Order: sequence, then structure tokens, then C-alpha cells
Amino acid sequence: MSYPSQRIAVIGAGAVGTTVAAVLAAHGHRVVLCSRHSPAGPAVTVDRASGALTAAVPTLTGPGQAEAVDWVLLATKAYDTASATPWLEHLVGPRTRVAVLQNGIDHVERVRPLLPLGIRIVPALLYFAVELVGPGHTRWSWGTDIVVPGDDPAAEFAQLFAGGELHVVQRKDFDAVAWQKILVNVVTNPITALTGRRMEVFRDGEIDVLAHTLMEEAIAAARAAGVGLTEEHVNQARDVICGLAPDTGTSMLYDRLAGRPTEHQLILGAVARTADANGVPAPAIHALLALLHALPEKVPAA
Ligand SMILES: NC(=O)C1=CN([C@@H]2O[C@H](COP(=O)(O)OP(=O)(O)OC[C@H]3O[C@@H](n4cnc5c(N)ncnc54)[C@H](OP(=O)(O)O)[C@@H]3O)[C@@H](O)[C@H]2O)C=CC1
Ligand SMILES: CC(C)(CO)C(=O)C(=O)O
Repeated sequence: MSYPSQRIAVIGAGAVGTTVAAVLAAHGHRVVLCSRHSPAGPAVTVDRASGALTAAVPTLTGPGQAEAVDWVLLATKAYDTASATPWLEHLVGPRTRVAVLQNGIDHVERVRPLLPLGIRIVPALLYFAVELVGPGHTRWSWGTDIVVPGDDPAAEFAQLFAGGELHVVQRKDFDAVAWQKILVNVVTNPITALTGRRMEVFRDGEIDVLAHTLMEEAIAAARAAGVGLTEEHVNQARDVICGLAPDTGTSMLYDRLAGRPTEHQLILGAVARTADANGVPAPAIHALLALLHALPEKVPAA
């Protein structure tokens, strides 16, 4: 590693947090996982196509054990963001930077109110798919990219990963790229969560028609809101959906299978609100939003 080892705290020992912690620790950084459960470690393991990656990562189980670090990586579900406040109070010092590793389009707005003035925040879009298969153990089935804005804090974030297994891509058109990611999530997440099926469900012709409708509604909402979503962004979103392996799930499917709440308000809700505010019809998105909102707590695994 050419970049100096950094002290990094990852809040959330779930699929993303465990995977990112393993990658950064294997890369030589001093990483701790912050969990609200028992320790994930002492070692964490990520199963990749190329074999298992195992790294020693200590777990903190209470904010009182934490001290200020160089970087905080927030990897909770978006709806749990505010519950991370006690961790942030202990982990964030004057020079700490905070990266938000979550789905959605308003990462910075979500976290800014929880931090002291002047703390730099890096929103991060995750172009990889990971599933928690046991405590401190994940399965990595797709992708290697994390997309961030083109500014200096994001460049420093990219340095953390330089030469490692996850690649940080800086994009000046970050707002449009965030919508590009929402196009992926607005299609894949509700359909897998509502059917209880993995990406193989998209082989069904009628599901394909629904996917097309959801994407068209989201594109219309984004364009009406003035997001600079080009044909290239749209095509890349379609390529991502087609590139997900049939046995890959989504974070929203895993939430359903575990009986956790889903992030529908942060994904479909964000698109529906944009559509409504701009007078764009989005009946399919509203219908799926209503269904997700009405779901009981747990479905059996397919
Ligand atoms: N998994 C994936 O492949 C992808 C996920 N994403 C996004 O990344 C984000 C993280 O997703 P993912 O890792 O899958 O989610 P998980 O549910 O697997 O992990 C979130 C973890 O955060 C923990 N947590 C919540 N609140 C706190 C808290 N206050 N203190 C400590 N830990 C806390 C949860 O604990 P508990 O078990 O108690 O709930 C859980 O272990 C989401 O926004 C998701 O949409 C984006 C792309 C791909
Ligand atoms: C992996 C991917 C792209 C699948 O939609 C995702 O973002 C998620 O699971 O939330």
C-alpha cells in the first residue's frame, strides 16, 4: 500500500460493512467494525469468485469503546442513519471524514444534521452486490465499483482503496449517476423483494415489461426534475441490471427474508416524490410503493 495506513471505523456489520471492512483491512488499514450486536470477528471473511478473503477486524459493540478516527464509513440501512448518532459522536473528531455507503439520492442531506459543522461528507454509490451469510461472513456475487463525486474529499476516499479489490470511480456528473443507480434499484429491489425471488425472476416476460415501465417512469421523473440523465446513463443502468447474475439478490430482498424493514421510501419513495413534485405520472412506482408499505414483517425464503 503506497497511501499511509488510516484509522477507519465502519458503522454497521452487515453485508456492505463487513465486506468493505475486510477489503480495507486486507489492504493494510487499521479498521474497526461498529456493531449493535455481538462481535462479528475477530476475523471477517468474504467469499469471492477467486476464493475467500479473510482479514482480522476487531468489533466495537458500544459507542463508549470508540475514539476519533481518520474515516467513518456509514454502512447502515438509510432508515437507520439517525441511530448511528452516538457512534458518530465518539468517532468523529475535527479532521475525521465521513463516507456514506448507502442507496438513495440524498446521502449528504441525510447525514449532515448528525455531524459537527465543517465535517466533510463523501456520498458513495455501491456498484457491487454482497449478502451476509453469517456473522462476519459475506458472499460477494457481483461488481467492484464505488462511485463518488469529483471533489477533493472523494479523491481522498478513493486513495483508501487504491490498488485494492474495490475500485473507487470519481464522477463529476455525480447527481446524474446517483439517479442512474436509482434506476437500477427502482427496478431490481422492489421486484425481488415483493416476489421473494432473486434476479432469475427477470427471465419472466411480464416481469420484464414491469421493469421497463418502472424504469421509464423513473427516467421521466428525473428528466422533469432537471437531472442531466443522458441516454448513456440509462443504457448503463440497463447494463447493470442485465449483468446481475440470476442467483444474486438485492439488499431489499435480504431485508424481506430477514424480517427487516425495507428502504422503499428511500428508493421508490424518492422517485415517486420527484415525479409528483413535477407533475409526472408514476402509477407503477406508486403501486409498488403501496405494496411494500403494506407488507407484513416476514416472508418465507423462496
Ligand atoms: N448488500 C448489497 O449488495 C448492497 C447494499 N447497498 C446499500 O448499502 C447499505 C447497507 O446495506 P447492507 O449492508 O446490505 O445492509 P445490512 O442490513 O446487511 O447491514 C446494515 C447493518 O447496519 C447495522 N446497524 C443499523 N443501525 C446500526 C447502529 N445504530 N449501530 C451499529 N450498527 C447498526 C445493522 O444491524 P442490525 O442487524 O441490528 O439491523 C446491520 O448489521 C444500504 O443502504 C443498502 O441499500 C447498496 C448496494 C448493494
Ligand atoms: C446490488 C444492487 C445493484 C442490486 O440492485 C443493489 O444496489 C442492491 O442490492 O441494493
